[in-house]
Amino acid sequence: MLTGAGNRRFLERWFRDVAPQLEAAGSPLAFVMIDVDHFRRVNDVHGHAAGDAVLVALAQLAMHHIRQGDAFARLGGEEFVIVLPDTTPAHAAQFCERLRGQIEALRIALPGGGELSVTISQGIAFAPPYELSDLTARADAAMYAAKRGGRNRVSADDGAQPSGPTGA
Ligand SMILES: Nc1nc2c(ncn2[C@@H]2O[C@H](COP(=O)(O)OP(=O)(O)OP(=O)(O)O)[C@@H](O)[C@H]2O)c(=O)[nH]1
Repeated sequence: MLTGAGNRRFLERWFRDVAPQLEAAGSPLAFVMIDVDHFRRVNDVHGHAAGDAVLVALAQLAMHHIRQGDAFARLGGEEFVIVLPDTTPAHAAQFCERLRGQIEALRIALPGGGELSVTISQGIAFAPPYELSDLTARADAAMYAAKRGGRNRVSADDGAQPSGPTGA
């Protein structure tokens, strides 16, 4: 396991075992899709080991910032998910914006020496409904809107304005 994040099966189990109690309690949940910007370029320019170092650094930072009860998973490639139970859209936007800034500010040490910075694009979807495939599709669409909007930004599927370094 490269990054220490859970895998897709972990996320499926979480939605099967943990989510129903939250749903029954009427709790709002935010589902955040995270994708490293221009990751192919990192691999092409600096090598695959450097790409791996970026994924590990991103995962470490994310795991450090989530609360107990949140779920963190790597869906494959450079795509991660953070599930934030009991979280309103406003708080989710704050969380993602903070993560965005922290990743942008991170200097990642490369295995061959030197350091590198990356940015991430994030898409947020909200539950209810507590349905993993639906949340994944909506968060993915929001994440691609963040990519189209210029990357290094946060986009939500609730129609809120995307946020980014320029506040655009
Ligand atoms: N180092 C490393 N690279 C990986 C891993 N898994 C997937 N990749 C690479 O991740 C890259 C994904 O690139 P794309 O999704 O095409 O796009 P991108 O370059 O990230 O650009 P945007 O998403 O459009 O900002 C590919 O080059 C994959 O080879 C991994 O575990 N380690």
